[in-house]
Amino acid sequence: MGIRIAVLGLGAWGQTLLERWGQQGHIVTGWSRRSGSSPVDLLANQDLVVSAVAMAGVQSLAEQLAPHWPTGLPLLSCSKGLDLQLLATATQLWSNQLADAPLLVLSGPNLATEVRQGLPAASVIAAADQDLARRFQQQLSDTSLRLYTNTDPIGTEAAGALKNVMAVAAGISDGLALGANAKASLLCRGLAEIGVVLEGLGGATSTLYGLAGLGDLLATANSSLSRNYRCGVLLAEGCSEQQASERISATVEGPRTARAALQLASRKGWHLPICEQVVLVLEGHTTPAAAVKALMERDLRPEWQQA
Ligand SMILES: NC(=O)C1=CN([C@@H]2O[C@H](COP(=O)(O)OP(=O)(O)OC[C@H]3O[C@@H](n4cnc5c(N)ncnc54)[C@H](O)[C@@H]3O)[C@@H](O)[C@H]2O)C=CC1
Ligand SMILES: O=C(CO)COP(=O)(O)O
Repeated sequence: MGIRIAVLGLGAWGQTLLERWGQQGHIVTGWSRRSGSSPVDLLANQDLVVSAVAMAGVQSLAEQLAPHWPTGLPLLSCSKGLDLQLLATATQLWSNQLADAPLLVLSGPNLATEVRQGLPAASVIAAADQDLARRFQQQLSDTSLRLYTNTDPIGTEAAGALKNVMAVAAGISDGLALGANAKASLLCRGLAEIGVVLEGLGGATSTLYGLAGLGDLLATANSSLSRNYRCGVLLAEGCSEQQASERISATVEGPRTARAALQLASRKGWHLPICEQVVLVLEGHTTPAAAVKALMERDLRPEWQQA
């Protein structure tokens, strides 16, 4: 039986989800900031609100909607990143504004172009309340988008945010033609670095090795459909961050997330060497080749002590 779903943000991902869930027989409505209407108008008589706006738009949208949020209406957040001002994930921003709303996260290896073509994919629907996650798993899964539940929304979000930084780094590696060994080494050390943030924010280690962690890292860091990966390739070709962003001309969350992660790291004493080099490259303080050299010349250490 269909449910009523409002999708906020009709970019590549929001539009894909709206179409998919519409085809499943749900009653879907969408809002985009270009529509000229107010998102508040969509809140009445819904079973689920889905936020698929870029991270940069989450805080203002949450503030705008909070005074009008119907009691008990669940929100499913799809934004992958860390807010650069508040150094927080999307559901941390939402929960500050909507203290009582049931919150869920959708994240996994889900390049919108492939999902839109109906190619098979899996993803994670995460909520602290397992029954809530199960309910929407049943309602939103279909034979080409298979949803798994987990009870670690913060770990799921941390993984989805940080893999974008590693995708930028992977694009740099491929753009410099460093080969398969370099790429595999980078992704493994990148996974360990994602784990530092994920565990530091209170997420579960198992999430790191699941769809939202390793799964999304593999998809994003190996596909030219990924905007973050393409950003890395362009940086390796000599583009500045601004030039890369203009060439891609769509949301690229990795650069802001890398900067936010470094600010968090300096407060919390984390070591994030790949994030650090990505930011140095983005800001033009080092070259992609020098960043690789700096990573290779770090002090030698055990594999699993600290990233
Ligand atoms: N494209 C993909 O394959 C996937 C994207 N995501 C995540 O979904 C989110 C949206 O990504 P896409 O739809 O791909 O990006 P997009 O660039 O195609 O669209 C971004 C959407 O966010 C809205 N937006 C941007 N800034 C805003 C602001 N300040 N206020 C209100 N709305 C604003 C835009 O109007 C647009 O609707 C991102 O966090 C992304 O990481 C998640 C899974 C897959
Ligand atoms: O999150 C994504 C796939 O899971 C999309 O990645 P990009 O934002 O790099 O395009």
